[in-house]
Amino acid sequence: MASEQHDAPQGRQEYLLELDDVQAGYGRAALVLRGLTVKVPPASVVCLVGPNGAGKSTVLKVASGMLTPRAGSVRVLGQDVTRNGPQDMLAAGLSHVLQGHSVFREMTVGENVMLGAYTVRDKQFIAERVDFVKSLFPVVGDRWDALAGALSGGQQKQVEFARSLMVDPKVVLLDEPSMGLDPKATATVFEQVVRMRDAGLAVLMVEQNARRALETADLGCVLDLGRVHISGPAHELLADPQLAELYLGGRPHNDSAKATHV
Ligand SMILES: Nc1ncnc2c1ncn2[C@@H]1O[C@H](COP(=O)(O)OP(=O)(O)OP(=O)(O)O)[C@@H](O)[C@H]1O
Repeated sequence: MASEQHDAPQGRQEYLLELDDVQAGYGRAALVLRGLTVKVPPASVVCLVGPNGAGKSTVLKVASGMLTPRAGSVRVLGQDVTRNGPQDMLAAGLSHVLQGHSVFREMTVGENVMLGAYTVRDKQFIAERVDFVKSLFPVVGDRWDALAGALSGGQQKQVEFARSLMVDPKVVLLDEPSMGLDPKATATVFEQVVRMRDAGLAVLMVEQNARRALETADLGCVLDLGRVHISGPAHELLADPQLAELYLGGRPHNDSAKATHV
């Protein structure tokens, strides 16, 4: 069971992000999420896949405080944050890398990254975070003084990742990180997602590129009609013939494993 303490040792928490039986929608319209439960352990990548309109981005909006659920709960590092707004989520330990490209092209890479620390006053802390993101994303250190607009799309996405890590979050939400990128840049971006995971972060990722994302993720959740339809280890989802047929655009090469249909 997760601890109630935000600052409890990370190792004691089974999940860093928990959405439990969440119901959510927009205005007076019908519910989009209809009792959705997703849990993200430390040092893991959980990927949400599913058809258009299933509610994947809505899950991230609820998790990041952009949309308040009508029922259910959201916990970050064991702390109930169900009613938090986006700024409070950052303080609770969660950051959100939005869909699309958000670097300021006329600013340097370093200036873009430092925007992620604009609320922080502790210079020592900032210096340590700069060292950390430079070690995690070498291109950020190598091109620190270059204009961000001179970087490729995949490199710019890494600048966005670095900026999101400046406040030392424990949970990172990634909304379509490969959007608009060619296959080579996509591969690089997914490699960096794995590096974030290996640094201990809990990553919840939404991707259209479902097969490629599941190859990167530890766990996968297939959403349909606002609920988790199927969940399990990502490699099992990839090998599930029924899932491949329905959601991944074709049968897998190896169909020996079976995911859990819930
Ligand atoms: N701001 C909004 N206002 C009203 N309805 C919305 C809003 N955003 C999303 N929706 C609706 O909520 C439903 C789920 O949308 P969502 O973007 O979460 O799905 P998705 O699984 O991420 O889809 P896609 O793969 O197409 O991005 C859709 O019917 C969509 O039209």
